[in-house]
Amino acid sequence: MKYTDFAQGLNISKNTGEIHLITGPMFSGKTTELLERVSQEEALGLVVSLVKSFEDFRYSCDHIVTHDGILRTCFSVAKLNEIRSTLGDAEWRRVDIFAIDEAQFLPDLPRFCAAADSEKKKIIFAGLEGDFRREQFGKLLDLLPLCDSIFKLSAKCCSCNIRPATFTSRISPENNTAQQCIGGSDTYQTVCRSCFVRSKLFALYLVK
Ligand SMILES: Nc1ncnc2c1ncn2[C@@H]1O[C@H](COP(=O)(O)OP(=O)(O)O)[C@@H](O)[C@H]1O
Ligand SMILES: Cc1cn([C@H]2C[C@H](O)[C@@H](COP(=O)(O)O)O2)c(=O)[nH]c1=O
Repeated sequence: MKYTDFAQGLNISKNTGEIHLITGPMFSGKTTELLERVSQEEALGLVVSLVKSFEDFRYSCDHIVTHDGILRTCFSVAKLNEIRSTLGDAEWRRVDIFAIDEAQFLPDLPRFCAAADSEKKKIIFAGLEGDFRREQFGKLLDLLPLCDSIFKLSAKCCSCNIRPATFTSRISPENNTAQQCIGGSDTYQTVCRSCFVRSKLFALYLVK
């Protein structure tokens, strides 16, 4: 089922919550897609609260910003459990939808989604499901069984310039092995499966 079918459904009868995931490598358009959905929902007259992890301060502390510079004001939080007290009870009740960006940095994502879903809220969250090693990043994958829709985007492979990129690789990973490292095209590039595997084999060869 397409995402827009859900959006229409919620407008007609708000009997349940919903959970929707937008994922893919960096630069694949996750934030762009999230903000487009926010606009669609608002056009239906629904109240959307925008939230992001405060860990992502690249472009702004209090805006969700795409790499192309499209932006919307948001709450920046360390944990999602701050939202209810920040909004207050009346505003929390008014909100139909939570749009969450950089979800990989939010440790209480599953707990928040379960609680908001039980209160018939719709949650749309965007983030990286895998890190630069293609290992699980944050808690996004814990929510897969609860999602109504999962949308995985791809970017262009920066290495071969031919195949779609489904992974993010870190430039000079030998200098920084921590999973979390805030950055943009100075630190990361998008790669296809073939180029990702080739770069790993090359790194192994260099170590020997
Ligand atoms: N270095 C880059 N590599 C690829 N795309 C880039 C780069 N810098 C800016 N962009 C633009 O970023 C857009 C995606 O932005 P965004 O929605 O913020 O992606 P994501 O949230 O997945 O990182 C692309 O459509 C492209 O136009
Ligand atoms: C792959 C990878 C990314 N990060 C960081 C880098 C950026 O600050 C964000 C992702 O931003 P985007 O909106 O998807 O472009 O995550 C990281 O910390 N560790 C990684 O392995």
